[in-house]
Order: sequence, then C-alpha cells, then structure tokens
Amino acid sequence: MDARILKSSFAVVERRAEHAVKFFYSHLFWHNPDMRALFPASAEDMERQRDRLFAALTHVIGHLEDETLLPYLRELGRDHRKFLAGPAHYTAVGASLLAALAETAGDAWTPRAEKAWAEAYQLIADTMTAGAAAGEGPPWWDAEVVRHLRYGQDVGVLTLRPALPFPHLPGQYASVSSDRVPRTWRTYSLGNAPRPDGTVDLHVSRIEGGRLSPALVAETRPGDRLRLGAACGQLTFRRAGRPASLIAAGTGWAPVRALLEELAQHPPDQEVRLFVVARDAAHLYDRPLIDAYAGTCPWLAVTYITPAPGRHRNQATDRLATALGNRGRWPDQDVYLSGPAPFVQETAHLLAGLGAPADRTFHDSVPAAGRGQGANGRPLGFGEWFIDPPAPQWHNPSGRAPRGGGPATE
Ligand SMILES: NC(=O)C1=CN([C@@H]2O[C@H](COP(=O)(O)OP(=O)(O)OC[C@H]3O[C@@H](n4cnc5c(N)ncnc54)[C@H](O)[C@@H]3O)[C@@H](O)[C@H]2O)C=CC1
Repeated sequence: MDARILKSSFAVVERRAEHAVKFFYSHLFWHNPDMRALFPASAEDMERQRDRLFAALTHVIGHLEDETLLPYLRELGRDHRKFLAGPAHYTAVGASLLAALAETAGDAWTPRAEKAWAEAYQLIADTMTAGAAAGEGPPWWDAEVVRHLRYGQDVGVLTLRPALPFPHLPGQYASVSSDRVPRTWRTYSLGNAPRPDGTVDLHVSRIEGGRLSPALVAETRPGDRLRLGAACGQLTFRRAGRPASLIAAGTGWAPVRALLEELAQHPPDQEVRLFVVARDAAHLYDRPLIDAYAGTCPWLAVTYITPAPGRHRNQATDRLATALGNRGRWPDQDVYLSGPAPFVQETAHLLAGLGAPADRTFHDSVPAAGRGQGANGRPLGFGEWFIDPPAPQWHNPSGRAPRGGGPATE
C-alpha cells in the first residue's frame, strides 16, 4: 500500500469532510437504491452515520502501518456477516468511496492517488470478505433473556441463553441488537467466563437519550429475544508470569469480572492487583463478589475507588491517579484497562508516565474521533459494515460528563 500518497490525499479530503461524506452517501443510494433500507431511517441518525464513516476512514488511514490492521479487518468482516454484507455491497461501497474521494481531493486526485485508493480499498474489502468466509458458526446468535438484575436506575445485568453454542473468551465483547430498536447494534462486554450452560451476562449502563441501552436496562425482560454478533476483542489475560494490574471503571467491570472468574478457576502464578472505580458506592454493584474473591484468592489485592463525598463522579479518576502513583512497579506490570473511553485514554496516558510499557497496557481499541462524535463514535447499524472499527464503547460518556461536554449519543 502506498501509505504516503493515501495520507496526503486524505489530508485534503479531511478538510472537506462533510462534503465528501454527503457525496459518498448520495452516490451510494443513487446507484444502489436498495441499500438505503440498510442504513438508519431517521435524518438525525443518518447525520451521525455520516460522521461514523469519516471516523472509520480516519481510523484506517491512521493505522495503515499498524500490524493489527489486517487481523482487525478480518475480525470485522467475520462480525459483519450479521449484516449479510455480500461482495456486491463491498463493490458498491468501493465505487462510491472512490467517486467521493475524486470529487473532494481536488488536485491531490492524481492517477497515482486513484490507483493507491483503489488498491487500498480492495485490500480492505478482500480482507473483510476473507474474514467473513473463514468465520465459523452462524452470522449471528439468537439469544433468550433468562434473567435481568437491576442495580438502581442505571445498571442492568442481562443473562442470555444463546440458541446455539456461542464461542467466547473471558474479556471479550459482542455486538447486540434488539427488535425494540431495529437496525441498531451496540457492543457490550461479556461479564463472565464461558459457562457449562452456555449463558452469557451483559452489563449495561443506561444512557439518557441513548438508543439501545435504555431499552435494555428499562424494558427488556426474561423471555425477550436479542441477537448477538460474534465475540470480538483482545482483552484476554496473558499468563506471562509478570504481575498484572486490572483497572476497571463503571460497567467496564464486566470484562474484568470475566477475567477474574477464569483466574479464580485456574489461579495465576503472578500477583494480580485489582482497582475498581465507580461513580459512587451504590455503583460498586458486584462488591460482594469482589470481596469474596479478595478473601479466597491469595494472589489478589483489591482497591476500590469512588469520588470523595459530594464530588463529581469523575473525581474518582483523580483518586485513582493518586492510588496508581502510590503503587509503583509499573514497568514490570501487564495492565488491563476497561471503562468509559475518556477514562481509558486518561489512565493509559497516566500509566505511560508512571513507566508502564505501552505494549503491555491492554485495552480494546477506541475508535478515532469522528467529526462531531468526539472520541467515542459508535456504529449505528448496517453502515458500520463498511470499515468501521468495532467500538467497545457502548455509550458516549463524554456526553454525560462535564469533561467531555456535548449531547449524549449512543
Ligand atoms: N472493554 C471496555 O473498555 C469496556 C468499556 N465499558 C464502558 O464503560 C462505561 C461504563 O459506564 P458507566 O458504568 O456508566 O460509568 P460511569 O459513567 O459511572 O463512570 C465510572 C467512572 O469512570 C470514570 N470516568 C467516567 N467518565 C470519565 C471522564 N470523562 N473522564 C475521566 N474519568 C471518567 C469516573 O471515575 C467514573 O466514576 C461505558 O462507557 C462503557 O462503554 C464497559 C465495559 C467494557
């Protein structure tokens, strides 16, 4: 791939992003009217979908030389089987993408640039198609809700029983959709290690004004049916013999809970430090379980962090920073991070400053910032099948926290 020319031409397009993205969708729907039905129906959601496309492109361009790009695209293609995306869709999107780039790249749209983009898109489409072809199991899993535990107004833990075996590893996440909110998929971490009965737990935090999370937390009941996409993500525990720190905020606790469950079954050789951060004590909803682990697992040390009384929920992150600074030995640690995107970014940055090696600070990738979406853009539906990163963020914490600002989007 000619990364240099892709980047330089994309830099020009970026300055006219809005026009490029509008042109892309007009072109796509004009030439493929049947594809319109696969994208969000409302004008507002379509607006966000436009932002997502640009975020996706930015992400891929930003990771061109990254060795994780191809495995990631393969996994994405496998997951996109749930949209029944076929070769004709990939071809249509490619043609409209090139048309939109040609329209907006101005003088940068040279024959060399056109060739580089055509090749790059082909590689993306081929990699995703190959990932889909290699994917085992069904394109999605129908699952019945067998239990719904509510913790206050905002948090629900749903236990699902997939109709077919649903392969997953502790620490992974999956996209979820409900008939209550058609054509909307959101990703949620699986809060348990694989169980003999095959059930999985989703930990869902309700976001005001969100699409899927209010329906899941407030309306979904035992007996309801949901759909699951294939399990994805790289937050699995590395038994490397090095001490490990697990740092979880809010429902970011879910994948860490799954890791701990596995570790409790097969105790690790290394010490494990667990930091659990929550906006208040009531949101430490699994504290009895964590206390039980702390009492029975000699390799585990637990620290709970909540804000000082009367302080904003994000002050817990400042308190965590102090606790992490006091702990030391960061250069030796494998670190696992999970929680709201700004929390993960902030904590990863802080840990780097404390000497934790970046290549051993694990968290699921956060999508690139899209215009108007902040750092937490999120797929809205079929449109994500293009090249959108599988965002492990299930709602936009920046929409509800003073640090981020902006309206809540999900
Ligand atoms: N693999 C992962 O990374 C996972 C991520 N999540 C994400 O975790 C979040 C959980 O949401 P809630 O439980 O409602 O969490 P929350 O909004 O209650 O936040 C929990 C804590 O995170 C920190 N925090 C939140 N926003 C922050 C900000 N802007 N800057 C600095 N610190 C911040 C604060 O210390 C806060 O007390 C969701 O956004 C979800 O998408 C959830 C599961 C897994």
